[in-house]
Amino acid sequence: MISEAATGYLAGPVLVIGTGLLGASAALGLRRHGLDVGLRDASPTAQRVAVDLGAGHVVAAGEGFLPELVIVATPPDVVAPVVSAALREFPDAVVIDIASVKGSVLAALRADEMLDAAALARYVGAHPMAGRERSGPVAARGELFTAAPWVVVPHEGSSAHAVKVTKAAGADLGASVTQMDAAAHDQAVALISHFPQVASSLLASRLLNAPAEALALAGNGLRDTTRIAASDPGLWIQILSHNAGQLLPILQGLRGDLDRLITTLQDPQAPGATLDLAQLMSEGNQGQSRIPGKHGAPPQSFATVGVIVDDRPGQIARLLADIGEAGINLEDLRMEHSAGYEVGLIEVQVLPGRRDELVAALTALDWKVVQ
Ligand SMILES: NC(=O)C1=CN([C@@H]2O[C@H](COP(=O)(O)OP(=O)(O)OC[C@H]3O[C@@H](n4cnc5c(N)ncnc54)[C@H](O)[C@@H]3O)[C@@H](O)[C@H]2O)C=CC1
Ligand SMILES: O=C(O)C(=O)Cc1ccc(O)cc1
Repeated sequence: MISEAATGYLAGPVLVIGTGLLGASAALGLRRHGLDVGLRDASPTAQRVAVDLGAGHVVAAGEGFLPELVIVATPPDVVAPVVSAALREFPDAVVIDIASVKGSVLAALRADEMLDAAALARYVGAHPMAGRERSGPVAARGELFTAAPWVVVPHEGSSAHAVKVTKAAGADLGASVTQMDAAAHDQAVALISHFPQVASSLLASRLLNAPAEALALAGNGLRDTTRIAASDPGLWIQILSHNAGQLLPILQGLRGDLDRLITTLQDPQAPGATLDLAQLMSEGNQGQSRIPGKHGAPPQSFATVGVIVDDRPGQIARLLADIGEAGINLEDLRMEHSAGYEVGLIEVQVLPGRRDELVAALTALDWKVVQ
């Protein structure tokens, strides 16, 4: 059922091929604009779940469905043949894929003898920088793309119309539309997405034989750095192998840094060793501070206020309501709770100019504020 019909940029209909996490999320997001959304998946189960979620209706081949846009949301290995088939099945449609890698898909399409320049002109790559650790349509959310980057990746032969439709899809999904070529895109995501995934998986794999007593001490440091290690291995094997060329220099750089750290720690009292460690930690500080905040805001532009809450139902809702009633906009929020404790720490982020006001308002309401 469509809960809220609003006019968007696309006219529709739209066909989504691959109704897993990303495809079903895109379909749900576009249905909100009242668009006619068709669905197709190689897995009848994934297709049925997406239909049951209200993401659209099944479109079989040869049904006479005439999409304005086809969104291919299959795993990277099969994206190019599925895009190629869609360009041929729907000769008037713009066809985009939303795979995490762009160069390998474009190279395969360019090498495809069944596609001429006119067909290729209707293809544009796209990449929403939004996802979850879970896969499949059950995890889909219509809001998944809200405020997330939607990278439009045209090739030299993409038509202006195809680029416009690709941008319109991102805008209708509430994303922040930006444009890059395939090489720049793949290099960027190797650093900001694929490398963190590898680092997180390598880190978490070190825990395999960790004693339970050690794991029981885990706090947010370990949780933060291993969150994405829970991602779908089947998908990531494909992403990493499709972008290996861009990832390798980054991993080689990491190996150099690791070798240096190991040498330093072998004799931490040696002349220069402490300075070396200080440099390494400080370079980490500097790199981390370069990550932009919410909506691309400058990094670290918010002030943090910590509040201790009892581990009882309704406490967080009450805190948020009190912040709202104080008339202060919450920019971000995170929770820290360690096993075995009956309190948690909520860190709320607000504009620096509102910090003192928030501390005063919460203290007056008997909240335990940590300065
Ligand atoms: N999971 C994530 O966080 C993100 C994933 N992506 C990209 O989105 C794409 C889809 O990823 P997810 O939705 O996470 O995977 P998923 O595993 O949840 O969904 C993929 C769906 O494609 C279907 N499929 C496989 N081969 C097909 C074929 N030949 N024809 C039709 N359907 C086929 C599968 O049955 C499955 O339902 C991938 O290319 C991935 O790189 C992009 C951004 C984030
Ligand atoms: O969970 C996260 O932090 C992500 O960054 C998810 C994600 C995974 C794969 C992509 O291609 C894009 C985004």
